[in-house]
Amino acid sequence: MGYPNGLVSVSPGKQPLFSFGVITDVQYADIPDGRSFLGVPRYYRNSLLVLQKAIQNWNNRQSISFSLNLGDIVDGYCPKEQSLEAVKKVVKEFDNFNGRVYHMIGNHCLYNLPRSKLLPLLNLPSADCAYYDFSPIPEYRFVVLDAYDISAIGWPDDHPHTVEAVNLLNEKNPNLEKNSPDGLVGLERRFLKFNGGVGKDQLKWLDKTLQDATKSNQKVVVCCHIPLDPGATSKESLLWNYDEVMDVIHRYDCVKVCLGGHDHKGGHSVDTCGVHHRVLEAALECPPGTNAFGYIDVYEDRLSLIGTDRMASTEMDVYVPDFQLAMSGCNLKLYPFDLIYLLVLVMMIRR
Ligand SMILES: Nc1ccn([C@@H]2O[C@H](COP(=O)(O)O)[C@@H](O)[C@H]2O)c(=O)n1
Ligand SMILES: O=P(O)(O)OC[C@H](O)CO
Repeated sequence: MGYPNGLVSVSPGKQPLFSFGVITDVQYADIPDGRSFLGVPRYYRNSLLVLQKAIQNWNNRQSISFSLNLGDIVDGYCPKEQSLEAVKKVVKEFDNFNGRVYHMIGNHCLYNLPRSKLLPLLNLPSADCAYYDFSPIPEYRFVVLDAYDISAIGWPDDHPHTVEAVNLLNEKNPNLEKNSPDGLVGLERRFLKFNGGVGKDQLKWLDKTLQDATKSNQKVVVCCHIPLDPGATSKESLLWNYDEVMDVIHRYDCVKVCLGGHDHKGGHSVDTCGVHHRVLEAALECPPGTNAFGYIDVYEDRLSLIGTDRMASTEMDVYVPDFQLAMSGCNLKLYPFDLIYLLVLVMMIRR
């Protein structure tokens, strides 16, 4: 079977367990085209057409059981008196999908509306909490993280999470303009105001959720607007405490794939524990006539992203040999075969 960008399915004929749609960084605004700070063109009105195309495509397939919006539905340049209507307009567009849409919040959503006004509009499982999990089938669980839990955007100015974020930014980023990475070196370049972090309570919840998933023998997909792996994104687009989140994830071996947005060019990496990180290409940066959306077919042994136009197709295997995990310092589970392998290795070394 051929895919739009030339990839070929490795096991034609095999039915997916389920399929879901993906899109990110729509960043709609009813304003003329513009550019990012670094000069990359942004098409604020066309992005809504990209979303409409995505929904049409998912609906036509009939096999897409739900969709993920990885965040940033409205752009920060949207005139503030239009913010509420713009958010409602994009959510209404998503509602044309014949299935459930799971939304995530992004920095641009929070430039437009405070959390107290934004969250109730997004049909989240709980109207006052932006992290949650769901199971489309008993064998799979999706964990949605709130990347702006600790953030200088969105909470009231005197909220403890704003205070924690401002203190961290002051400690880590000496620039007056806290969105500027000037002078920051290596991974420290992530300490920018347009990024955020996962707070202590959310980390505990993540740990408990992954423990539950492990007990239930579920495979897990973690979704977060801000990417979690330096290999899949630029240093300026990384979650502040990506390392703490990944430490929790690597404690278990149930997480197979992490999905993100935010870094508009997209990216893909496989970390030291075999977890795939796929940062999706932004709808906002599609010149008129092009698209960036996709759907993911979930099979027993892999997740297959079928992208359209600017969203690259990606094969993500979900099998990681236990011995490889042991060698990389990840969660260690020894099976009889691994023990024999280790025994032979020790005997060879002692010779
Ligand atoms: N190298 C950079 C990048 C960004 N900024 C600041 O961040 C703001 C948002 O950037 P966009 O890519 O979304 O346009 C931008 O307006 C700058 O204030 C920066 O200072 N240096
Ligand atoms: O959220 P934006 O549009 O400000 O973009 C953030 C950048 O991707 C970070 O490099």
